[in-house]
Amino acid sequence: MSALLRLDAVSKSYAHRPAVTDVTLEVHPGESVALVGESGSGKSTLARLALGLVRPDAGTVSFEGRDPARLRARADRDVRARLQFVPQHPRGSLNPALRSGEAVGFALRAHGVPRRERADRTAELFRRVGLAPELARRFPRELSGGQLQRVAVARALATGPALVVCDEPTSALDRDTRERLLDLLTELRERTGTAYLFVSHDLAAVARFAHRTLVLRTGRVVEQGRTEHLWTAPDHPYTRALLDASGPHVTLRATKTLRHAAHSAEPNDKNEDPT
Ligand SMILES: Nc1ncnc2c1ncn2[C@@H]1O[C@H](COP(=O)(O)OP(=O)(O)OP(=O)(O)O)[C@@H](O)[C@H]1O
Repeated sequence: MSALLRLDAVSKSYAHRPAVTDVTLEVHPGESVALVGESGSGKSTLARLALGLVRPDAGTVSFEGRDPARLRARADRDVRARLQFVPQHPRGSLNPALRSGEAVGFALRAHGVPRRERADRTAELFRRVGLAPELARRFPRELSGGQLQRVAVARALATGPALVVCDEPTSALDRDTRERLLDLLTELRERTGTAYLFVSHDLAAVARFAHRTLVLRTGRVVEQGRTEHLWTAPDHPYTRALLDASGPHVTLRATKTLRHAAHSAEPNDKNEDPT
């Protein structure tokens, strides 16, 4: 199966300080790949490179065989719709003048959903991310961080994406909401083949959600492999230190989750509309 997303030997510096150095990664249809590492290890920079929001100084990035930084606003609208982003700070990415339901409606319109269907589809997306329908009438400033994060997820899922780049998608959520969101993303992956590049400090969420994990340290990959292997038998001392820093509950829970996951579906290459 060919890769949906491929970063090949990418490097990126800011003001001559390397943020990412010589990283190669692939995400295949239906696959979840996590990026973990301490703050400043280059996870968000890789996410932004994958989306074409920043350009690499060296190496190449391709999504469905195209350079995402070169996609044109109109002509490549369909490709853009298949590559979606759930940012770390959604408040900054949502238009403050649009009600949250309108933000999702705009994404549906861009996806060619007729006007008469948009309200129902928006309500359905709100329901699926666990937001009360009346919140669709609120402006971003009237929503909490967790609610905004779920609006950002609803908007990303509206276009039936092939790949969603999620930067800390669960960071502002309480435990129950986080579990529900991960269930939704998993269900979508299994039903439609949506793939994820998943940046997270939350190693329990990574253990539950990611097929493969790359461990980053100061912009370089120190270890990568199947999450199950990394979590139960890490080779690199840095990976062990990250796991230890997350506390024994993460490893215990991860091991249980992974045992369960080992019996569930592997990535597939179906690609239906999620809504
Ligand atoms: N726009 C920028 N300008 C200058 N330096 C930057 C910029 N973005 C990131 N950096 C630097 O690049 C390095 C990697 O940052 P990055 O945000 O990719 O790490 P991260 O692992 O996502 O961190 P966090 O977990 O805190 O979000 C850091 O040293 C950071 O200070």
